[in-house]
Amino acid sequence: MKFNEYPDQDMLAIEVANEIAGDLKTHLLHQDTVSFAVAGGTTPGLIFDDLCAADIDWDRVHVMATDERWVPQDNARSNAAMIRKRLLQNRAAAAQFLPFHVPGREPEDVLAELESRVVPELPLSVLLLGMGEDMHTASLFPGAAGIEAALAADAPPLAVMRPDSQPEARITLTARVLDAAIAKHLVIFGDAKREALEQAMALPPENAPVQAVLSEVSVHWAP
Ligand SMILES: O=C(O)[C@H](O)[C@@H](O)[C@H](O)[C@H](O)COP(=O)(O)O
Repeated sequence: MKFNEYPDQDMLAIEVANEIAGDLKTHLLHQDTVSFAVAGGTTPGLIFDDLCAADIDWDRVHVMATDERWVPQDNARSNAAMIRKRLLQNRAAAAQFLPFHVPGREPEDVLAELESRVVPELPLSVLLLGMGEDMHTASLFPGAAGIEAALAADAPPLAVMRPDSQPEARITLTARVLDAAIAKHLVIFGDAKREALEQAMALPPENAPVQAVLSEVSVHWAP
């Protein structure tokens, strides 16, 4: 793990957006299309605001969320809505986006269909993760029903999680898919998350799921 510290969130956003644009460019030199999985939540917004202006072949970039809350895209909690609003703007509007939520359906019913769209994108070329203070990443929540299976080395690419702590069901890329990404970035803000990440190293992954995706990751931290 490489730990990068920045004086503030704006500086972090500029640097991480630059690094990710570089990662995407490098992969585009060798592949016709590249896959880019991005966290939802609030953390990536500032990075997306910078990244969406990057001068790269966005029409060859396939974007997906690392995880989705099972709500329609007009709901304020939709990760797809946030990604469309903050990342798929400016030059990045040319990117192709794979939404996970299917209106009117239960996540279990569309899992196989979604997996058939995700598998051709693997391994992920570039991954941007966030983390909660409870040490969840993507929608791999500590103690959630099915977490062991979602952390297993032979897990399917996607899993449905229904964490007690969350208001809705989630669909998430599983740990082995996240961990196998070629360029990996984890962004955390604030002392509480920094301490949580330090603690996560000493805990079993089912109690600290972020631990399962940390191999060769670049961690980016700002207060
Ligand atoms: O949909 C989600 O909630 C995420 O993808 C999740 O894993 C997120 O990255 C963390 O919960 C951090 O969330 P914040 O960035 O909002 O602190």
